[in-house]
Amino acid sequence: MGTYIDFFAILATGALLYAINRRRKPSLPLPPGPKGLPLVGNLFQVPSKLEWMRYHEWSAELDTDILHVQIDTSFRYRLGDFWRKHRRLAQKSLQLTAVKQYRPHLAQATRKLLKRLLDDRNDSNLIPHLRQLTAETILSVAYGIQIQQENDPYIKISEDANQGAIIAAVPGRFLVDTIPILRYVPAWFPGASFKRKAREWSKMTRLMVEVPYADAKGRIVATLTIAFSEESGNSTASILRTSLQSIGAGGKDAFTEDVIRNTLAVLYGAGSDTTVASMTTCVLGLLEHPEVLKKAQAQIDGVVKPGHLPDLDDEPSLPYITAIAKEALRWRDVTPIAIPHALSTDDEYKGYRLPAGAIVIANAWAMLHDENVYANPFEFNPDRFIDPETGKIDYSRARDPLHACFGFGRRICPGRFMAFESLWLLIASLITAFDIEKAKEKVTLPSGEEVERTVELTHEYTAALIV
Ligand code: HEM
Repeated sequence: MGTYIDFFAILATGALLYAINRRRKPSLPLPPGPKGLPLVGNLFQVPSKLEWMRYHEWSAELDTDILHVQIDTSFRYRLGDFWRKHRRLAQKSLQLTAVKQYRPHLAQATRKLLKRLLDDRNDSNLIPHLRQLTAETILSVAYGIQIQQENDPYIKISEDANQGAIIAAVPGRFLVDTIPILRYVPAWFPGASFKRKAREWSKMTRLMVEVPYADAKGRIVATLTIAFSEESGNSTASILRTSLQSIGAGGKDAFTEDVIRNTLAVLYGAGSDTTVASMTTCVLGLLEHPEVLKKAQAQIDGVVKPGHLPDLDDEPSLPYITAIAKEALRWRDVTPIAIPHALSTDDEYKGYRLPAGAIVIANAWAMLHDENVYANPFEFNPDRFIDPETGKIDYSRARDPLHACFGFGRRICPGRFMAFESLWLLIASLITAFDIEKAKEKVTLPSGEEVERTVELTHEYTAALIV
């Protein structure tokens, strides 16, 4: 049986959940929370889906911005020095100034996407194209690898490993999650499929960590060349190249190859689904709001020369595109409760005790849908960020969603600058080259007459792109 852990949530502005350890500071009370049952606490009151909404309701009922929820869990994970180095490498390699050197990679991948869409105009399923775009961007930034437009082996390796990780990460998926002693049964034992699967997934993860790294390193070392390949005309700058150069130069900030290899492998898993989700959300918003699309296209027409595509240097002149990207990140935020963190020392908030070891969850969803900050928060409305007088971005009207959509504190998403630039460039390019409309389908009426009608949106929505 796991330890009983008390969780807290800050909800009016966010949410915090954390676990109590034994060293209590008796002087201060714990934050308020919903009444639970003996032994199981609030375990059965927290839904397994959309739990951030429940936290938000409790917060409103108890009129508090910090909430304490008691849940039984045995899950704990400590971030040691080894992992800290990975985080430092990711943050350093993807900071704003570093990301600027990868803009040619983003532009190249986005232009290839436009070409694929043009070649394949009857295919209304945008999502596989967006997956290809983000895979291409991340693999080229991480390793300098130029991937194939179809059936790329590096994407396959990364996707296989990712799928295994996603399945394994769902708590309670396997019986061993509930009965830990099962981990000692042999792999051939009936019911021990988790062991065979774990072996398979661990092999896939090893491939993902080792194969792109070894291939790209081999190429970098073989060419011993500068950061620009004349042959392809594309920048070959990559995080791997910079990191290896730093080892070669014997810099005191150099990371070991182990750390470099693991960090690069993590970027795909952390950055691909999240970026695709924000892009699809944005297309959904534009499908539902043709007036926003028209306004954005008008701004682009006034700034970008005919026959050209916008690039990231145009961002200051295209505030409405920025507003659309920010609204997409806010409207259907990809990570509503980000990743739980654990407190390493005792803390205090508004006179409440937050004990060391507590698990803290910030309710980003509540922050990004707070109607005191964002009027009509469930509406897709990029204009909320625009000053109507100047047409410029004005975050005093509605707070920049970046304060909550990429996590918090030292472990804030290191890929946030690249994610934002990828999203911005995708939207600007897509709406320069295409109109985006709901797909049409032919249906036969009971009278036998054949008519064309708009496909209404479901969660499996489709889009049609019109040149
Ligand atoms: C719209 C796209 C993205 C969203 C919404 C997003 C969101 C997040 C969030 C909420 C976290 C957890 C932060 C925390 O613990 O407080 C995170 C962590 C992380 N993200 Fe992102 N992310 C996105 C794109 C990316 C991209 C493109 C990359 C890299 C290429 C990336 C790499 C990472 C890594 C490595 C971590 C783990 C950081 C750590 O634990 O120290 N993310 N992301």
